[in-house]
Amino acid sequence: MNRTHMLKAIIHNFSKHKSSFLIASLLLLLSSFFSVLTPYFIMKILDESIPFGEWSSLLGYIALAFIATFLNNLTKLLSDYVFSKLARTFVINIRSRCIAHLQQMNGEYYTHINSGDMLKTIFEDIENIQQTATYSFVNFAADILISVGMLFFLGWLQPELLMGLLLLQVFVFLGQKKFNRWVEAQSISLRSASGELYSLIQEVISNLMNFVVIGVNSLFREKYMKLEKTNAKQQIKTQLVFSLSNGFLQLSGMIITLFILGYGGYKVIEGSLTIGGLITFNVYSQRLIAPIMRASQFQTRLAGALASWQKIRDILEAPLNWGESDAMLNKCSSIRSIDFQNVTFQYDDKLVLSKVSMQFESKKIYAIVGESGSGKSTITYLMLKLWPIEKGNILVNGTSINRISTTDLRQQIAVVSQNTLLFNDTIYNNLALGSTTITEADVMEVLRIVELYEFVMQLPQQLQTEIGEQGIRISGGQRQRLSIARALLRPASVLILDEATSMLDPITEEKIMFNLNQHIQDKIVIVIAHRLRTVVSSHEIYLLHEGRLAERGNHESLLAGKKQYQAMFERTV
Ligand SMILES: Nc1ncnc2c1ncn2[C@@H]1O[C@H](COP(=O)(O)OP(=O)(O)OP(=O)(O)O)[C@@H](O)[C@H]1O
Repeated sequence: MNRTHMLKAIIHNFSKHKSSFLIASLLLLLSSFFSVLTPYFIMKILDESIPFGEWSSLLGYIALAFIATFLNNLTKLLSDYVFSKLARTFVINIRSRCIAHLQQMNGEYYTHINSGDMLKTIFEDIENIQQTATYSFVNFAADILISVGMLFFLGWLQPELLMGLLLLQVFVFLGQKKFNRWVEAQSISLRSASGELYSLIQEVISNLMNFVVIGVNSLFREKYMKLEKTNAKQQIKTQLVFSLSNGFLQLSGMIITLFILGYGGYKVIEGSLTIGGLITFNVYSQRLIAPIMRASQFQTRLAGALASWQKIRDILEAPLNWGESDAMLNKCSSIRSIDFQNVTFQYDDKLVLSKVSMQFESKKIYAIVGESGSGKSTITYLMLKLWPIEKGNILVNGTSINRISTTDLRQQIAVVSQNTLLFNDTIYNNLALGSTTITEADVMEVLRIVELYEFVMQLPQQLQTEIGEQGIRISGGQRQRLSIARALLRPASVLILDEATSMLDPITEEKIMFNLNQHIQDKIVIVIAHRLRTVVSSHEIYLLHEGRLAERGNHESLLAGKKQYQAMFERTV
């Protein structure tokens, strides 16, 4: 079932490049055909030219052998070229489909993925399938064709010798099959062990300095050594199984050659086979062994490819958000309003929001405040369709969020979260993220809004300054400001700042909030903050308490209410 599914998907992928695929396959078949001609000409030289002193036929067969070898190489070269182009197209296509699918998933999925394993799938498994899809399938077909042709030829040369050879081959094939199953089981265990190790190392490498600063190196070492040992055990086992399998192949190859020389020699002495015939029989039988061995190894390859395919399917077929593809949902090119109507939500069995109603409209700044764990960030996640709501509804431009394309929604909402995400690149590239429409003037403008303009201008390389991995070469506050600047450059209609200014001094924070006020244009701006000084200028403030909306209003009215907000304000300012 899985095999059929994989074949269908591969055929579907190549259907757009049918002609290239056919040309490459044809070239490979031709190359295999030319490769088997040479021994035939050698037999002719040994049996017909040399014994009878035929100079002209000797030269003729040498010329033919040369032409066959030349054409064999030429057609192989051309087929390799077309196949490698097809292979790259295949990899890019599947890889980008995986990435696009991953971007539409939900929070449950993101919080449970094993990123190391996933990276392995996106890089190694896709390459593995590609190898099987391009070379192995066609080589397999060519091998079968060539083997059949050679069998006829060998039967014509010496039928009894051929019968003996085939009998031996059957034993080899059955033995190899057993090894294949062993190799397959071993590869799956190795994959899982190396996936876990990869994941851990990836986590450490991307947070090297943090590991040192926080001092969790020894903890990591213990975990690392344990995984490394399991992985090493699996690697050694796999290597052993591979070596045993190869040893078996070599041994059986040698037994077959000795059989041909022994029984074929007897036939030569008896006079029913020529010396040229025996040499050619031996050469062809080697060539016959190779395709049969490859055909049996093809099973192993196919098994490996199937394991890889299952991993890719796990990504491509992971149920989409709300189980619906974006193509079936409404497009959304800008968000003008978001309306939470009695929204109740829980993670697993932990109730986080209870009957929360909030409204957000464009051209206004809103604030969500409340103690830690009261559900503020969760509001953002629900807007991004990361989790489905239990009860109530969220309307976006008057339409239920469930009916709106997840991709469009996520494009329209720019979130600057507590965890900054910066890349090991220049300031400019971190802001523009490859966009060709963003100009240097745009970048300068947002740098002014986030109060980073002077800082960047006094750097020797200004916008071209490299900031290191995750922005390690700049301060925490500067990282936050760069993240805000990047969000401002995005053509999104909602900007959410979730504790995005928490590392700034109160004066810079106040300046940035003032600048933002001047530049909100048509956006909905939502500020989530603990320091209430950050939110005093908001048009509307929502105060969450234990998952319920406890208070709402602007700063002045909430202060005048003399309830929780006023107490919080006095505590934090
Ligand atoms: N993925 C998750 N799975 C299970 N529980 C979660 C998950 N994310 C958050 N929670 C829980 O939901 C509650 C609300 O979390 P949320 O992040 O929305 O709070 P918050 O008000 O933004 O907190 P803070 O101010 O500390 O950032 C917390 O008790 C938290 O432990």
